[in-house]
Amino acid sequence: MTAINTPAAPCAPEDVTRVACIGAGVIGGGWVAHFLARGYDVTAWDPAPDAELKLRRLVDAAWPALTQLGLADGASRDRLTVAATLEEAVADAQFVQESAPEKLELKRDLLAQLDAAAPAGAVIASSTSGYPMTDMQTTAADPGRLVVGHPFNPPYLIPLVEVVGGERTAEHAVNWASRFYDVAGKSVITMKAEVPGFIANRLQEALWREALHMVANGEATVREIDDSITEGPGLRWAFMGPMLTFALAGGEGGMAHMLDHFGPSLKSPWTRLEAPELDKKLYDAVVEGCDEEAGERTIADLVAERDQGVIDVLRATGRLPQQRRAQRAAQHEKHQETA
Ligand SMILES: NC(=O)C1=CN([C@@H]2O[C@H](COP(=O)(O)OP(=O)(O)OC[C@H]3O[C@@H](n4cnc5c(N)ncnc54)[C@H](O)[C@@H]3O)[C@@H](O)[C@H]2O)C=CC1
Ligand SMILES: C[N+](C)(C)CC(=O)CC(=O)[O-]
Repeated sequence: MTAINTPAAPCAPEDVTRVACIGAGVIGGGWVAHFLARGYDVTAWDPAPDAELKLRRLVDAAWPALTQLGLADGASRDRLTVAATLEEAVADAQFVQESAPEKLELKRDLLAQLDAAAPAGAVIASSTSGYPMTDMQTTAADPGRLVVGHPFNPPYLIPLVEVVGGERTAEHAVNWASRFYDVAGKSVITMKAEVPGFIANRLQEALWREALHMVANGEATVREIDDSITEGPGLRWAFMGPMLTFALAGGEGGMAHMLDHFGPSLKSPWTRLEAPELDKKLYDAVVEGCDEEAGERTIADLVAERDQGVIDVLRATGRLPQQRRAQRAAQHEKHQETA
């Protein structure tokens, strides 16, 4: 990262009360729900004519889950304003989250527009799933305040956000964004290096590519692929990542034995990491497989099922916001006693 002379943010991350969300689809709407539940005033803007209706529906659908998680003091759906223009949406924002479609030119232009309209120094984060900020910040007058803040769907339930700057992002903007997300109840990974797809999507895409190859070759059905994860490794991954999980596969010898034992199989042709051609046959097989697996359940049914599932897993593994707060308080108390 080069040193950039970008102004300081208008306030400390802890003092933010007003957030702007630009683009209010699946992810932008999810961010709106998250920030409202954490007690912020949120202003949203989206150019689609029916955007406000869809956004308020999404927030209403998410609210029962958010209530279960525990709302911050003063949190209310009434604190959402839908602005008529982008300029109005960000005019007095202390932080901006951009969640527009994943198109590079669109993101470049939009980030430059947001930079021109937002208060000087206010950090602007993009939800992009994979573009490096270096490629998106090319036309903004102050690229120093532009960062990636990559969420996971739905942002109101999945804690992780990956934060990374581009070559022209100021280091203080990356640090500010990381601290802000932390204060706003997210679990933050601040990346030192720009990697297309960041960390988690690089991993997810590898898995997805392999799944598509298996469907394309008739080696597994969509349902078998899903069951192989939910009935298998997915159960472990909810609380222990793939590295530590595999260390246990080495028994008392841990990861060293695992590598000695199974390392050679890395060279055997288990994976086909070139992306498969998304031809009509594969496309239809994947779409039809998902429809068949969903059965009578609508998207709204599946969203409710997923939300409850995530909450149950978070609760069972001690990671609900209130559980984390209690753990932090207990750790603090222990630390005070031993100091
Ligand atoms: N869907 C997902 O699972 C995830 C998506 N993302 C990222 O979030 C961003 C948004 O994706 P989704 O919410 O899935 O897409 P979406 O299609 O659900 O929503 C995009 C919204 O942007 C609006 N829009 C169109 N042109 C715009 C403009 N010029 N300025 C502002 N808004 C505009 C659309 O009207 C739409 O409401 C993308 O960068 C995507 O890569 C990140 C994590 C997960
Ligand atoms: C499918 N996706 C690449 C847009 C997914 C993400 O970016 C993160 C997620 O929610 O898994």
